[in-house]
Amino acid sequence: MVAWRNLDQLDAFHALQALEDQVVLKEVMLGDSGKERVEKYQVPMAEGLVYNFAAKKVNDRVLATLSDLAKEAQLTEKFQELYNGEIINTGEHRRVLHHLVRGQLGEDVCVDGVNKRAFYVEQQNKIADFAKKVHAGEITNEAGEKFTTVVQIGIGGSDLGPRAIYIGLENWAKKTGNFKMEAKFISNVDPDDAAVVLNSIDIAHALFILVSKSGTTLETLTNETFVKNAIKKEGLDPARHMVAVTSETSPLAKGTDYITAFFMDDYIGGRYSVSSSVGGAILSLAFGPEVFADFLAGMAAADDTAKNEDIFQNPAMLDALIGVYERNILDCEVTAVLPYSQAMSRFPAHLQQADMESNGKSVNRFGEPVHYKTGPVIFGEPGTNGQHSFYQLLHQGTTIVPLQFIGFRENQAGMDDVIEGSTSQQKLKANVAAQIVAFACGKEDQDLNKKFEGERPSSIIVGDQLTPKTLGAILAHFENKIMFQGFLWNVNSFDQEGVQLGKVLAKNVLAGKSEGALAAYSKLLGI
Ligand SMILES: O=P(O)(O)OC[C@H]1O[C@](O)(CO)[C@@H](O)[C@@H]1O
Repeated sequence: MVAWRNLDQLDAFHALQALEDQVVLKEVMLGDSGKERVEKYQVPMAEGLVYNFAAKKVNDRVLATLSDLAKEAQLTEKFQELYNGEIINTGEHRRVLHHLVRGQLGEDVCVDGVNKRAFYVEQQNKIADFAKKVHAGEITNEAGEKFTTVVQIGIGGSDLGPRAIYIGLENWAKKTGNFKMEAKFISNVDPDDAAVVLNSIDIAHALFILVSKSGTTLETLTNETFVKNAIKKEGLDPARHMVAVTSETSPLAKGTDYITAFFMDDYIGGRYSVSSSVGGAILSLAFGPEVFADFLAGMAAADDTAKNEDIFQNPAMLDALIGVYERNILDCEVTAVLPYSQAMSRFPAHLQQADMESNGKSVNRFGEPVHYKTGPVIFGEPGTNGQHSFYQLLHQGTTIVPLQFIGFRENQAGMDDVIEGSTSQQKLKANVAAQIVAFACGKEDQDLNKKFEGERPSSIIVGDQLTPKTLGAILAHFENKIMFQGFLWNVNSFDQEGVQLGKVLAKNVLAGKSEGALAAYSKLLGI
């Protein structure tokens, strides 16, 4: 049995607080010691990726204490309990099974006589079969013509992950001959979101995927009707243009006006659902089921490394521990995710939900207040765009923001030119290397306005190229990092009560039941 204890009840945490090691990055990262540190402070990840943490404010003593903390917090045992199907989501009294969607890490998990791994694989096979039939023109619109576009209607976890992964692989798929159908996404209840998408597609040849795990989300159900009305206006039958992805227990599961339905279940949290039917349907239609299978294989490989007890063979655990060190010892409030890859432009937005909805908690898993900081604020943009936007504050502002860079040796599209002595990809890579050193080491100047203090910590994940497997491995790395941090903070990372209050108040407004400030704001907004 594992012991679920608060971070401040752990001896290793107090040992960490007592350490007087102040790693000065501009000392350790300059000259030969910097070279040695970059070579030494890195660990292999799945799919040939590397996690390099040389520019983090850690040394061997801090790392040894973090390793003690991992053991005392029983991170490996807790992960084991999770993938073996224990009720880890205490708030909703649910299992947490997103790892099982992409591979069998431990024991069989059976619920009400159903083997859950078999259920997830069955849904994957059903989606693969459907996608192949759509691509082959065996499933068509009412005129017997092929669907050319697929549009996902969903929000939060039913949008962000699938959208980030679609954008992440679109160019790779076009280059490698795996591009089957263009995908679009409607999420916001702002009518302009649906309107822009509907105006940009040929509705007669569009297949819509309605995605809602609960089947009750206001935005998604509103957009479903909005889209069905648009289909009807074209003189078409919505039931011939829409499939559903939902949990078997949701109201949508009983719906009859869909071509077919694919299922997930209550054990897959929305923000962890990209590997389930939620991402499976759109990604298999856009790129083919084999590409989706490769993406899952990359995730499974990363999950496998997350089982290692040794933090130097477990990059997700190490990343999580360093993040807790920065949050609870160095007192950093924010973390930026900075992929030097345009294809990862929506990845930080997905991680915002994954991380902040998971660990943005003030009570522990037993509902008791915690007396330490939990999840940081997450934001990010792809480099080098961010450099010309918010990096000023990162370099010279009064807030120290730990940074998580991601970079690749090769680009995806294969199209590149030598311009003034270097390719664009080389320029991109030179920029990320330069930024890490600039953030860490800074620069002296008599003019304080031009002085860079340095001491801004960062890590980098490096790979050869962004592919289905490496993207899967990177996503699973972050999912597992968030999970380990939740274990360390002793919070339930798998519920999200904090989103409820706003939903209830909005319903009251729409039902004409508001008073006081709510009524005044409603009037101001012309409701
Ligand atoms: O898939 P559903 O049930 O429509 O939920 C969408 C999103 O809404 C949330 O519950 C938060 O509002 C997320 O956790 C979830 O990803």
